[in-house]
Amino acid sequence: MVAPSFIRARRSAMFIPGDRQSALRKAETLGSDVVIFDLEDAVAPAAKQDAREAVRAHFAAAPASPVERVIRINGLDTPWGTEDLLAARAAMPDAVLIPKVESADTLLAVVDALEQTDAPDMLRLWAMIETPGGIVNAATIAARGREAGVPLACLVAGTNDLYKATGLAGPGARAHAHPWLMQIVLAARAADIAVLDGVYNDHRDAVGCAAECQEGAQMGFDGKTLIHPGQIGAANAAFSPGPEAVARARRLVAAFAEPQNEGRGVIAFEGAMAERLHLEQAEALLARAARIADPDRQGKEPANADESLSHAHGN
Ligand SMILES: CC(C)(COP(=O)(O)OP(=O)(O)OC[C@H]1O[C@@H](n2cnc3c(N)ncnc32)[C@H](O)[C@@H]1OP(=O)(O)O)[C@@H](O)C(=O)NCCC(=O)NCCSC(=O)C[C@H](O)C(=O)O
Ligand SMILES: [Mg+2]
Repeated sequence: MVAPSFIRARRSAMFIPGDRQSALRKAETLGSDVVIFDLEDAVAPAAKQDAREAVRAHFAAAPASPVERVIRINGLDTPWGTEDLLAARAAMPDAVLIPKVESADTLLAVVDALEQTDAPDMLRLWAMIETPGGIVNAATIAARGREAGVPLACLVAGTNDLYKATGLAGPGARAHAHPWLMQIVLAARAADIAVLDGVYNDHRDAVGCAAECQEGAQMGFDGKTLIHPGQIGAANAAFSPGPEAVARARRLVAAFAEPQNEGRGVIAFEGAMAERLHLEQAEALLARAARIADPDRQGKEPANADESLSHAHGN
């Protein structure tokens, strides 16, 4: 499958605490593909109401944005979740991010709650996978989340909560978590939805952040969640096809188009075997590069949710 050129890039998804009222507007201008307005863990209990109101006011004042906008609500099993969901429903972001999703039932509960509102048009949902139960059930969550009525578009790894819940600690924690992260990637790919890596907490460590962005790209994530504007450049670079990869993809497409290769399933290309699946990968990479180079395309989402979620890769 070749990636349609309208699929949004989600290389960088920056969290901003919802109660940082004065910074909300600026956050959308700093170069990340996605801004996630957080009502959950970045907001203290006493500030939940203010954060909800600040995000609501921000969306009312600026109904459109050049970036994809996501609101992370508190879980429906908390004292704030239902109010958050109603506020998000009114704001109409591109998606609502549900924290600590442990089973598809969590998503179905959100859908039920939305259906009880007087304007139940379905919002896209994103799901944080950040608990042991969420990892164990990731494939079912992603698969059932794509069934009719649950418009799940993206899984997001929550490494802080995952480390907390499992006891993983120390400098080697991420290496130990690799199998779990790959389970999230695999679950998303099997369901043909997007998947984002967890945050890098040390926002003053540019080298470490860049290395983790590169690693996330190699692991198959579409992008990385971020906590600070200083991390956006590293994520955008790591999750964009590089110039050498683009040049090679163009040569591969040209090679398959040569008359002597017409109809062939496999060719020798620059000393290695290239099959038609590699051609599709090269075409997907070129489509992604074109999309990133032309930010106007970011806004062109099709009406058909299935099309917009359709996915292909070619880093
Ligand atoms: C980490 C921070 C608390 C650091 O804040 P601060 O010390 O104020 O940063 P700076 O002084 O370097 O800020 C410089 C300017 O940049 C703006 N800024 C900072 N962070 C953001 C941001 N996230 N979005 C937009 N703008 C930002 C400042 O306002 C300064 O601007 P100016 O005054 O105009 O110069 C802080 O960065 C922060 O709060 N980050 C986000 C934290 C957050 O949202 N956490 C929740 C998500 S992480 C998570 O929970 C993932 C998952 O659930 C898991 O379990 O892992
Ligand atoms: Mg979390």
